Amino acid sequence: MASSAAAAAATDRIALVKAFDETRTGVRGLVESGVSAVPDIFRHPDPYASVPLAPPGVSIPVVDLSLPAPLAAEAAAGAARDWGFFYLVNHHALVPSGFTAGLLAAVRAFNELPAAERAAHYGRSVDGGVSYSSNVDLYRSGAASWRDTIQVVLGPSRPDAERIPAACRAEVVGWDAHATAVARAVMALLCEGLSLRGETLEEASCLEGKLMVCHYYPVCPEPERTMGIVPHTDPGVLTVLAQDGVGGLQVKHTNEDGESYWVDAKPVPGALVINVGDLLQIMSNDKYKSVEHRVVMKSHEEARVSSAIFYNPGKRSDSVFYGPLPDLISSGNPPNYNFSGSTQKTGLFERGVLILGEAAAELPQTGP
Ligand SMILES: O=C(O)CCC(=O)C(=O)O
Ligand SMILES: [Fe+2]
Repeated sequence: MASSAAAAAATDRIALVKAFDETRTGVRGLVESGVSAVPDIFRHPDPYASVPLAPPGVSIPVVDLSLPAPLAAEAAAGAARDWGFFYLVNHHALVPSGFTAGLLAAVRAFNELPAAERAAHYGRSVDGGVSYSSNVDLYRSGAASWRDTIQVVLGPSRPDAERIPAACRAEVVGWDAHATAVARAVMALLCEGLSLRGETLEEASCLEGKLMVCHYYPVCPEPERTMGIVPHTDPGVLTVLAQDGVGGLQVKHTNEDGESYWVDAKPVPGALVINVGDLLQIMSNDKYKSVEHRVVMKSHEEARVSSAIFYNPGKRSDSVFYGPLPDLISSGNPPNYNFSGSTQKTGLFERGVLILGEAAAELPQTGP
């Protein structure tokens, strides 16, 4: 009896998810239709219960790109080791002033187009390199999240620009160039922080596999009942993220006493947010940490916009493996990961990060 009730509930849920998807207008469409409560399919069981918030005064480290390279490398390596996240400031030489604000405004403009215009772009397939949909994992996750997303595969090859919605096309193409310059600089610092040649990660093709996501988190009538993005780590090498001024991104940090809490990645004007992905944790043989993060719904009043590029290796085939970088390994520093499929760090392996070839298809996914 109980199991047939559960089966009926699952069938109902699938029907509700499908009906939502078929509106082709995303969560923003729900808000436009005037919902005053979070619909059941978006409700998460007590989404905020698991870990406490950080005490006052705890904040994510800042790396100043205008510092002399050895100092910037030391700061980036320390932040990647202790936090897996940092703000990057003073990157004007790589990103023109006002560029990220323009990008985020363009993404907002697309998401705030009339419903019929957005619906014309709506779809889950990324075969053409571009998609716009709500919740990339809508049919796989137990509870949907309060966000809509444009995805653009930027590398190894970029789609025909015409496929990118016109409202944000120029900005997306520009961001590819600027964010990649930032990723190149940060990867060099992170290599130098491990006493490796600055080009090591770039030569391992880590700037070539690129997926861009542009998230729109609509205003939410009951922010405490749902999530923007559930806790996850990013699977790739490095993420470069621009966020607007609304806030909601949180990073899980474990302090020296082993206490974990969520730290707000508060919007810092002009700063980018950089984070280490699972594959960089593996390649650095755990010197750098890939940490959990999430987005909580903060605002009843303003939609939040963010845009990230995930950097992954571009060279992939059944014979290519990415593991701890050989120069980091010695008899005194054995690899924490091996290539046989058995490892102490099964969590990362289960995500299919290390074994390329077929499993590599999992790499450029966002979120959990
Ligand atoms: O929107 C954000 O700030 C975070 C997005 C994120 O973590 C992701 O797309 O993996
Ligand atoms: Fe993420």
